[in-house]
Amino acid sequence: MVLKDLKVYLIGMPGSGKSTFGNALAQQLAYTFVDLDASIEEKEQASIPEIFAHKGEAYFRIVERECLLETASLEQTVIATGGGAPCFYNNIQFIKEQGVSIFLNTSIEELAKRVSQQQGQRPLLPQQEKEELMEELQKKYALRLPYYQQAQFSLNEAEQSVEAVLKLLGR
Ligand SMILES: Nc1ncnc2c1ncn2[C@@H]1O[C@H](COP(=O)(O)OP(=O)(O)OP(=O)(O)O)[C@@H](O)[C@H]1O
Ligand SMILES: O=C(O)C1=C[C@@H](O)[C@@H](O)[C@H](O)C1
Ligand SMILES: [Mg+2]
Repeated sequence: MVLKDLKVYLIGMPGSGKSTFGNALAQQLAYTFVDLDASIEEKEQASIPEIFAHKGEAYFRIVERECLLETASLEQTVIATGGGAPCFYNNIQFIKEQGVSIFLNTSIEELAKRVSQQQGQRPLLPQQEKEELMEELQKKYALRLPYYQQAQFSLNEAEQSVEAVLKLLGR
């Protein structure tokens, strides 16, 4: 595998660990780390909840798509995408063409635990009881799985180690 221009795209549900794992992986590879949600916030000079509240989801998805397309010019970068990013337009196709795609397939139970500790930061997952949150996550997961599953690699929680990914990348 030619590593010079390599990009690694991490996809998965909110709370699956894309930002945390992405940072650790980038550090090991001596790559740059880019968080697509942060790129959107910078471009719009507004937080994600503010963009959803003032401009709506359709607008957010357009900006998300623009920020994703801008990653084409990057090299040696690990990119954490937003939870919904691969599921709109033909974003998953673009991701697969541009680099190595990895689906962090974290369990719903673990997602619920993590997301409930970060209430208020996710406009599509409003504050709710654990049971309701699990149901909501389960529904979203079912709808999104056909997109996430198109990733080149899929890692469950036990497989989500930097060492395992370095092996997949032939390092
Ligand atoms: N392997 C892990 N074990 C335990 N907790 C973790 C792990 N990875 C991430 N977390 C915690 O779970 C929460 C969500 O992680 P993170 O922000 O990396 O997920 P994300 O996929 O980037 O979410 P988002 O879609 O909101 O950007 C954070 O509080 C983080 O500290
Ligand atoms: O799951 C989603 O659709 C989202 C996840 C976040 O990463 C943000 O991109 C935004 O809150 C939307
Ligand atoms: Mg993140």
